[in-house]
Amino acid sequence: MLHLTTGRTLYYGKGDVLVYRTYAKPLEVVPIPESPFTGDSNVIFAHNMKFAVSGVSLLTSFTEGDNSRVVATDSMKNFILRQAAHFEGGSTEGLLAYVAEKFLDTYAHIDAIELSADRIPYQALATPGPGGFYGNGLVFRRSRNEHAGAHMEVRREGVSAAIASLWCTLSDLQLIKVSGSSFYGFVRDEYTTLPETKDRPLFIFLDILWRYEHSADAVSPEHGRYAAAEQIHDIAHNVFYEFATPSIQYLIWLIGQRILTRFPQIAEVRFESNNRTWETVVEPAEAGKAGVYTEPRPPYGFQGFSMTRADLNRESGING
Ligand SMILES: O=c1[nH]c(=O)c2[nH]c(=O)[nH]c2[nH]1
Repeated sequence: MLHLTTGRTLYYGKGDVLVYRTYAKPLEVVPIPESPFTGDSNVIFAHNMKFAVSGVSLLTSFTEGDNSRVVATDSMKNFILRQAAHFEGGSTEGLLAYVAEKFLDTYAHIDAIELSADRIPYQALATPGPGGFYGNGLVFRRSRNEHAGAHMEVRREGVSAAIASLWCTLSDLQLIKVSGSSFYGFVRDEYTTLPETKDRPLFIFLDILWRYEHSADAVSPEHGRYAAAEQIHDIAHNVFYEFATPSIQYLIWLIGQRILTRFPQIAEVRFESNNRTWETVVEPAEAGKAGVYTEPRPPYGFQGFSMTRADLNRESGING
């Protein structure tokens, strides 16, 4: 949230700015063992953006109705759309930094900008070619699966703009592992009705957020230190596959360990998870046999956890 130096909250802006840029610079990333992802053609580089500005000179627009320094939010929307045409990079984080810096250059009375973008995912479709199927680069399918995003705060510092914070996001990942998850050993008292289970079809909704040691690695993927959201979600599903887990709490710890191991450039990872484990109607006779389940009823459980690189050197345990 944007504050003035006095501590007062002050901002205004525009949300749901839909920016459908075509033929952005292709993204290339260093592959990791958990993921076949090597990059994105960025033929469709589409985002839903949110943009808010702040500055001491805007105070009188609130306190006196003085519009003389108010850049209309409609103009902000136009600014974002026009600048998207000039953007020469290939990452969401780069787009945010570019638009924010251009805005600060253009409007000298604006002190800070908070902006975010949710990538709108489009999947390349394959058509037959010599010896196989290939993305044709023209027809895409709008994906309703998880999506990447970024949230950035940019502040004027002297004559230039500085990124004050940057969080990269993977939102709405929904993963189910049909067998190999347990939940037992929890507190049993007069309030407990949940049976212990040695094997449950664990369905989780998961948001993952990560912060780089140096934001420049996200803004400029050509440094070769970009961690793509596709790689993050591939790590999540690989770890889910690899381990029999006693809880969602421990599962996200393991996913965080792997993310921090694969990407030394990432300083911190955060998780917000939601338990959507199917309700058992007909218990399978044994793992791998037929069972019948239905949608769980609300309310739903959730977990939140953050991890830094210091957690890599620590065994999981109760200390810290
Ligand atoms: O992985 C889980 N963690 C919990 O804390 C919890 N609580 C619950 O009822 N089911 C689960 N599952």
